[in-house]
Amino acid sequence: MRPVIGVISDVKASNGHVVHGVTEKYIYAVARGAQAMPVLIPGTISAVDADMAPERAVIDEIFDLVDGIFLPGSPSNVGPQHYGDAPYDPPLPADPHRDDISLPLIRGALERGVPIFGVCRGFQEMNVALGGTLFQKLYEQPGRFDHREDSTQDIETQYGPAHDVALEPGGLLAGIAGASTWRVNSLHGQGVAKLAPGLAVEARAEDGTIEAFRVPDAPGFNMAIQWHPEWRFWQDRLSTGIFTAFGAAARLAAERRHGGARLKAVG
Ligand SMILES: N[C@@H](CCC(=O)NCCCC(=O)O)C(=O)O
Repeated sequence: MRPVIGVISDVKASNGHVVHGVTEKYIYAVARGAQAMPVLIPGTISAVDADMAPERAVIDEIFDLVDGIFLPGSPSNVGPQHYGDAPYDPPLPADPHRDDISLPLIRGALERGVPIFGVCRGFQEMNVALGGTLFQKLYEQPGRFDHREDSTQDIETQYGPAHDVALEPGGLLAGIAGASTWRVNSLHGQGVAKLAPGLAVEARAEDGTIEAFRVPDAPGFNMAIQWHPEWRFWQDRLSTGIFTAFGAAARLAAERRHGGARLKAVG
């Protein structure tokens, strides 16, 4: 039996309905890259009670079911009220029903030593959940590059290699890559402004933008990455290595959760 990895859903309107879901590339990377069973975790229910925040009990119930948490990217942004800011440009897309679940879930996973991996919006959520802040428009910051994709290009070009990152010497990513720099893709308008206390930078772009971090003092595997390692992960050694490490940590967590009895190697 594979370890179970909870994948946080986006909550968005579609054809008059509210949909909780996630892009397939993330589910595939968890299933094939991490060799885990992906299970979608919905956001809070928007149609019934727009103000419903998850009770502690809901978060605890999720941890009864999963061996890891994956936070995918999304076109939506973390609500600036969560880092003490006002909306700079109100039309920027938000997803308060995802924030309601993801932010307490991040803190819960790190406290409990449950493996956790955040990508793009997930990276930004991890920083905010732990007390950091974001630039709402990174591309307006002096000296920063525009890290957004060119949406007039085809999807392969949008997710193609965009810039180098310097991997922190002695860091987990540098160890997996066996290299000091890596070429990555880039599809984000926001970025880390203040890094939350206790986080260690794992990678940085040439303009100084933080591209990856870890919580070194948290008990379990954790990683947050601003680029998109889920995209064609099997074609990139670092991306493959990250999902493999995440899956291995989830497997150990599953053994703990089941008392070591139920897990067999996945062939
Ligand atoms: N909205 C935030 C986060 C960017 C992000 O997660 N982009 C991915 C979008 C699509 C995908 O899931 O591949 C920002 O703009 O910084």
